[in-house]
Amino acid sequence: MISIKGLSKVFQTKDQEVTAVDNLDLTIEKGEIFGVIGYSGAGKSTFIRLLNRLEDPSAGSVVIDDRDVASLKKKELRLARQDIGMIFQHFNLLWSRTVHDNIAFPLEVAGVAKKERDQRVEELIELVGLAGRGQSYPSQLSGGQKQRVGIARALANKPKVLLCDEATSALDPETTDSILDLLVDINQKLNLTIVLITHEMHVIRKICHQVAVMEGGKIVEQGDVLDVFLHPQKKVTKRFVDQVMGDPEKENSLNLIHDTYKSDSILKLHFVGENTNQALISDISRRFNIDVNILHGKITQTQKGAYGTLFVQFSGEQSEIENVVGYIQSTTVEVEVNPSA
Ligand SMILES: Nc1ncnc2c1ncn2[C@@H]1O[C@H](COP(=O)(O)OP(=O)(O)OP(=O)(O)O)[C@@H](O)[C@H]1O
Repeated sequence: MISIKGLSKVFQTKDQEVTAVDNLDLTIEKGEIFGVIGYSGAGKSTFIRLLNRLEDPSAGSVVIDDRDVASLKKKELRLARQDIGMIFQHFNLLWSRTVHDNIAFPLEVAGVAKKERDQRVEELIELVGLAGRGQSYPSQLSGGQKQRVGIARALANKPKVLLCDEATSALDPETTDSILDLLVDINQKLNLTIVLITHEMHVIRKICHQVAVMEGGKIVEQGDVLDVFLHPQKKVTKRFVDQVMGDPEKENSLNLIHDTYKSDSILKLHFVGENTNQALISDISRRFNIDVNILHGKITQTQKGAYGTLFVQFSGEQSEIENVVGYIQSTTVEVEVNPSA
């Protein structure tokens, strides 16, 4: 669906060159919700703006549905942009137009006749949950409602891709969740490909199927959201995972566990998907002659299922503990014995 090859963007400022996006290769499948996460300055905004040519690339190609956006002429680009909707952190609504007229705007630009336009706007207002608010002005709406208008407007021309530029960063946590739910709903109903950029791992965890981590203009880690949560490779990724998983793996917390339970075996269990419940623990305490004590843990939900880490302490004969470890290894739960900090 989207194929990005060798994509770079170098900004030339008065006294230096800044490589904001550095030789990216990426494939995004149709119907996927693909998240790009990174800290400020990582190059996320530049990356997403390259996808609809709000920025011209310095090198490389962005092929969306067999069309290289990077090499389109002005007129072709205007047409191609109808296939690529975008929503923004600060909504970018037209303040002197009503909700209805904001949503109608891209249809007017595309030359859609009034009757058809009005009908489409009504459908969109319904889709984003703003029924009855068509004649309101943006200033009369909450932040979440404004973003719903932004989403409806972005969908007006039935795009194939929706780009979301920090779309929930200006919203409170509850409103953020309702907008994320709406994006999932739209993704499922319309099979729409969504590419979003964010600095919040919560957004990635809640709605994305795939994630790429950006640092210094490059993608330093990428994969299925659950895999990245489970096995973050890079320091920057671990910090993002910690944002939503708390700190069970942080040095202090692990050292404390080790100091407190010096003589016992500490096991770190990774649960994924269906196994994310504690049936295993009760199973073990029934089968083996050991005492089990749950020390610390957290389970969370992602679009691809649940994921969690649990620290448990086993006391008993060494040989029996080895039997337990062997037993856990025969299941799909991953186990680490006396994990190091
Ligand atoms: N128009 C520009 N001219 C010069 N440098 C720029 C320009 N736009 C971005 N940059 C630089 O490119 C780098 C990446 O910026 P970008 O805004 O893409 O990062 P980001 O990850 O989106 O960060 P933020 O969330 O803070 O916007 C930064 O060093 C930034 O200063």
